[in-house]
Amino acid sequence: MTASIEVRGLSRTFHTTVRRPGFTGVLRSLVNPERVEKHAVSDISFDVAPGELLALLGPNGAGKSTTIKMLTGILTPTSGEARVAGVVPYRERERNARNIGAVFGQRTQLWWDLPVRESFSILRDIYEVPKAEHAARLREFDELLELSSFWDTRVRHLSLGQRVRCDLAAALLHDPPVVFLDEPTIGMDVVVKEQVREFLRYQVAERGRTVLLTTHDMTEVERLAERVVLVNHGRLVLDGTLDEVRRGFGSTWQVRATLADPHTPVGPLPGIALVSHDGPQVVFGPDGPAAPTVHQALKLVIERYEVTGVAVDEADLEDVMRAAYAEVRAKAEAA
Ligand SMILES: Nc1ncnc2c1ncn2[C@@H]1O[C@H](COP(=O)(O)OP(=O)(O)OP(=O)(O)O)[C@@H](O)[C@H]1O
Repeated sequence: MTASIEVRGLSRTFHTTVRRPGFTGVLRSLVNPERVEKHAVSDISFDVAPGELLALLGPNGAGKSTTIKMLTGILTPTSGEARVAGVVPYRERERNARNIGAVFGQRTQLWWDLPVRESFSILRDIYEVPKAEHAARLREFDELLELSSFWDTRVRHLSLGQRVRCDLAAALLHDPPVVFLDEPTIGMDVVVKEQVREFLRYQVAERGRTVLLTTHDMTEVERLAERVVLVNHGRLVLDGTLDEVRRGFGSTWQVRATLADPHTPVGPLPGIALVSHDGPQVVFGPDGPAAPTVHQALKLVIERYEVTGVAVDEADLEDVMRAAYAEVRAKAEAA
């Protein structure tokens, strides 16, 4: 299976000039500018399979938006290569634009002074979408995103949640196989966030779209992504499933069981430590880096012991990512 998005050794360096302080500093900067290099993205490689939703994560300034800008053809890499649906985005911008949809939560791509529906019509003409197809797609988007109550409103008068829902519809009107979403639900209320997530799940599961998403919202990651790529200081530090992220950064879990017979002898299981044992109450936890996931552990415990009750606790992804960011920051500082 060919990947929908292929990224190989992608790097992007920015050159900026430093402003010296004070009046003489400004004059010196004009005469003799001090140039500095910023390695925003350094040697990143990953693939996204067709119909997969991958979350690109990392702290502020990690290089996520720069990566997305290279994949959408807005920026040219300093070195390395990328292909999106078989096209090199920064070499064939127009061809790439037909294959992708992009939403940048902080900015709109709609015409500010036009009613939304007119923006949709302009996009239909640009992408040469047949009228019937366009109408059917708008109906589908309206069912999922409830757009029709405000799509005759000028974009400048929409609320943030309404505007981003319209941006999402606009990005998908030409039926692109690959979608880039840079913090799409930033600033939305919980109800609208959930509606947008539902829409995205539908686009991946039913329409088979490939999605690359950046977000700082870990609930979003848990609800939408199976795999994540974590970047820090422009470098890829982890590419794996959510379970691998949890395990990689020492996420803890506990399986608490009540034994049917309190006299049953209990002990550790493969990758599972016995944390405490008090009468019928037994608590298990992960043992080492090869520990199973909490779900696997639960299965192993109830297969091995006859229990009358069982409960699980797991650190939430927010805590795991905080630990992950702290660890990668400490490693970068030590290097
Ligand atoms: N045009 C530019 N010129 C100079 N430096 C830039 C430019 N664009 C980005 N950078 C720098 O590159 C680094 C990566 O920025 P980027 O916007 O990709 O981060 P990010 O992971 O998307 O961050 P956030 O989560 O805050 O949006 C930052 O240090 C940023 O200041």
